[in-house]
Amino acid sequence: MLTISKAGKVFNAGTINEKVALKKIDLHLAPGDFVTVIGGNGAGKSTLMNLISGGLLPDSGKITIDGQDVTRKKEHQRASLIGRVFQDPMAGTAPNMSIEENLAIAYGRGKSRTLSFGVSAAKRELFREQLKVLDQGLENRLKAKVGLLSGGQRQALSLLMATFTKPKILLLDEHTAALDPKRAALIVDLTRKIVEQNKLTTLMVTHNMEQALHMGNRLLMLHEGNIILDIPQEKKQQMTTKDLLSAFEEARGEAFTEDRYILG
Ligand SMILES: Nc1ncnc2c1ncn2[C@@H]1O[C@H](COP(=O)(O)OP(=O)(O)OP(=O)(O)O)[C@@H](O)[C@H]1O
Repeated sequence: MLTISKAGKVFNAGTINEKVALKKIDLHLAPGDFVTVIGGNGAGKSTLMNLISGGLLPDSGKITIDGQDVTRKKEHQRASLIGRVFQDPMAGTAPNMSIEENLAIAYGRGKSRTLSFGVSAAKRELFREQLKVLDQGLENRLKAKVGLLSGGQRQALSLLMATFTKPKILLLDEHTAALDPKRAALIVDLTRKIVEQNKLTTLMVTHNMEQALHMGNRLLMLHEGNIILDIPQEKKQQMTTKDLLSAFEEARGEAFTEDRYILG
């Protein structure tokens, strides 16, 4: 479903500020794979997500999604293939528009060039059905402005909007990190449910080791622009966070000291 071959990204190449954000990495995700991604500050996680979404184009290598070569396609040209939820609950939705207007935009994604905020009775019924899945009572608040929702409700809505048209790849960018533990747990459950129901191929960046171990069927660890660990389901299932820290130390020969992971 997703194949990345020798894709690399260097910022400020040839200057004193040159930074190799991603070395020439290879990654293949089969349809339905749910891969969690961890790594310390500056490891290359956002760069990887941005190369897949088209927010950044690679300097080298090739990226294909569902058999289509998207390597040189800009973000809007591959938007219909990708759903994305960001850390900031404000990022995925339009606050001054109603819930149903936001959903109408998500529904129209990749379908037509014209943006129609109009909501027919049939669409409204579809939106109600989908919103019920979130279990937040939003199906009764279709005309409420999204800016009035809580952070957790906005993330739930963002998740629904990102997956409404069953994207080929779902990118989750620390999407529970800004929420309190109770709301984060709700979004985790909802993520599992939506990904499973729609059999979505998913890449989820998290700084929470428990989440990384207990969600999905594969775990990647990035370090200095490389994938240094690629742990399959069978092995991941039996690991504790302590085992994961040890695996990192073994792979790198140095301790993993970032508090947000260890305490996270
Ligand atoms: N636009 C940019 N210009 C220059 N350097 C950049 C740019 N974006 C990222 N970098 C650098 O590339 C490296 C990888 O950054 P990236 O944001 O992918 O890491 P990350 O794993 O997402 O880290 P974090 O968890 O801290 O967000 C870092 O050293 C970062 O400073």
